[in-house]
Order: sequence, then structure tokens, then C-alpha cells
Amino acid sequence: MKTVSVGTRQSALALTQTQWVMDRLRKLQPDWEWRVEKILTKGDRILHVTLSKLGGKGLFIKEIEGALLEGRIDLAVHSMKDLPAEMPEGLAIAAVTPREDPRDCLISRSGAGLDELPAGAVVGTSSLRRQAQVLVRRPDLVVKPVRGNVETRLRKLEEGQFDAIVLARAGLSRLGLEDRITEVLAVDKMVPAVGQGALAVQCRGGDESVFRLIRRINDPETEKAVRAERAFLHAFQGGCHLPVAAYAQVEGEKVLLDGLVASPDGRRVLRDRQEGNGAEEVGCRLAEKLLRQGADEILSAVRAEVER
Ligand SMILES: NCc1[nH]cc(CCC(=O)O)c1CC(=O)O
Repeated sequence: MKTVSVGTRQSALALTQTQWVMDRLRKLQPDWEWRVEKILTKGDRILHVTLSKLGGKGLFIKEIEGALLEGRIDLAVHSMKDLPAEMPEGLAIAAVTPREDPRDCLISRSGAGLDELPAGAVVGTSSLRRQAQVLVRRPDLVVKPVRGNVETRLRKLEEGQFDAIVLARAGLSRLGLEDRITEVLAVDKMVPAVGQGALAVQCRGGDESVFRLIRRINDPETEKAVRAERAFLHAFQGGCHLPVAAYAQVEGEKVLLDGLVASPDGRRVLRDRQEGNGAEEVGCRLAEKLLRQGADEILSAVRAEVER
């Protein structure tokens, strides 16, 4: 009997996601023995530094990719939005799972939505993308960083450290915490992170039997949407630590991509849309549009600030 080790981060969200993927794969291949291997990543270990200062890219991924390359695990389940654009040689994304609701949501203590929070209310988020878009709409709010997994952030909210926090709906629903949501933020209020709501299943490219099995749970429509979004992000050499957002919808052959680049203080916002048939081409075209409008200037300032 073949034994397959599935690597995952240790958070409740990561474990739930891994279990979901594993259950589907086990049904397709009940003869193999399936086991979970929990891996502690740098991003989980270092909680006292803000994410953008830690350097962002691949923080939750590197150790897991290392374990794959060394053969300690055979596949790994990641939140697509935590996955950097570049992947080590020898690894492959064999499947992208059907996307759940990609939207962000607001959880507030008083029950007030984003437009109703009182001036000066404190919103917790460590994402420059979320920070920028909160401030675009509500420059009178105060954004403060919050770290930790979903449950930790909810606890910090309850303790009164914040009046509201912003989290992905997909994560909350996977954890059965949807009842905590105050307001689901429409995509035009808060453009989601690249890949938000989708999972990536990764393995060694040369591991044919595992690759072929995983491939069977791939969702081609989500894969195409995510390819457009990731091409857009890649054009800025960025990861989830940049104030860059994109959301693609696939309609038949067509991809409709909405993208945003904003300054962290929300004072400058570039937003545009591109459609076409080729996912990567749509992503690159949209990035070129925003670069012509000054995206580079905004992002260079962010990079200088982060490296300071
Ligand atoms: N960066 C942490 C992370 N990675 C993926 C999700 C949510 C689930 C998803 O987007 O698939 C979250 C939590 C959050 O941002 O609220």
C-alpha cells in the first residue's frame, strides 16, 4: 500500500482545508494510506513583527515547500492567496479547488457596518490591501495591525483592542464562524486578495501518480480566474503584502478582471478593468494599464517604507 503524507500549517483553518482536500482525494484513491503532517512555518512562529516588515512573500509556505522537495511530504494544501507567484523548481500546483465566496467581511463589536462606524473607530488588519480600501472609504477611521490566526483575531476584537476587524468570508465559513460576520463587503467596496477563497494543492512535478490524482479535483474555471489574478500581481513583483487587489470572473471563454492598486493611506487609488480570452494576457494588460496610471510610484513608496 502506498502512503501519502499531506503537509499543512497547524492553524484550525489550514487543518480544515487540508481535511477537506484529503477527504476528496481519499474517495478517489481509497487504497492509499493518507496521513497529515503538521508543519510550523516562519509566519506562524514569529508573531510579534508586522507581516509587511517580515518580508511577506512566502512566509507561510517556505518550510512546507522544503518538506515537499525533500520528500518528507507528498502534497500540500495552501490558501491560494498565501502562495507567492514564484515557485521552486520541481514543484507544481496540480489543482485549484472551486472558489468559495471571495469577499472580505467586517466583524464589528457594535454591529455597525463599514459606513456606520463612528469617526475614530479602530479597525484591525495587517493587510495593506485591506487598510488602503478601508481608508479610501472611511479616511476618518484608524487602522491598526492585528496578527495571529482567525480565532486569535476574533478574540482580540472581543477583548476590545479593536472596534472592528476585516477577515475573508471563506476562512470564516470553513471554520463555521459565519455567524460572526457583521457585513459582507461587496467587491466594489473591497476588492479581494488575489486567489482569495480558493485552495491550491501542490506536489512534486515529477511525482506522476500523485499529480494525476490531484489533477482530478481541479476546477478549471477557478484555475483560469486565479491565473489572471496572479499574472496581474506578478507584474508588480508582489505578494499579499502589497496594497494590490484583483478579482476575476470567468464567463464562457472570457475573463473579466478587476484590479486595484492603492496607497496604504487610501489617498491614491487606481482601479480598472480588463477583459479578454487569455488569462495571463488579461492580467498583464490590466497591470500595464495601472502602471501607466502611476502604480509603480505608489508601490515603490510602499517598498521603501517596508524596507526602512
Ligand atoms: N492570510 C491568512 C489567510 N489566508 C487565507 C485566509 C482566508 C481563506 C481564503 O482566502 O481562502 C486567511 C485569513 C483571512 O485573510 O481572513
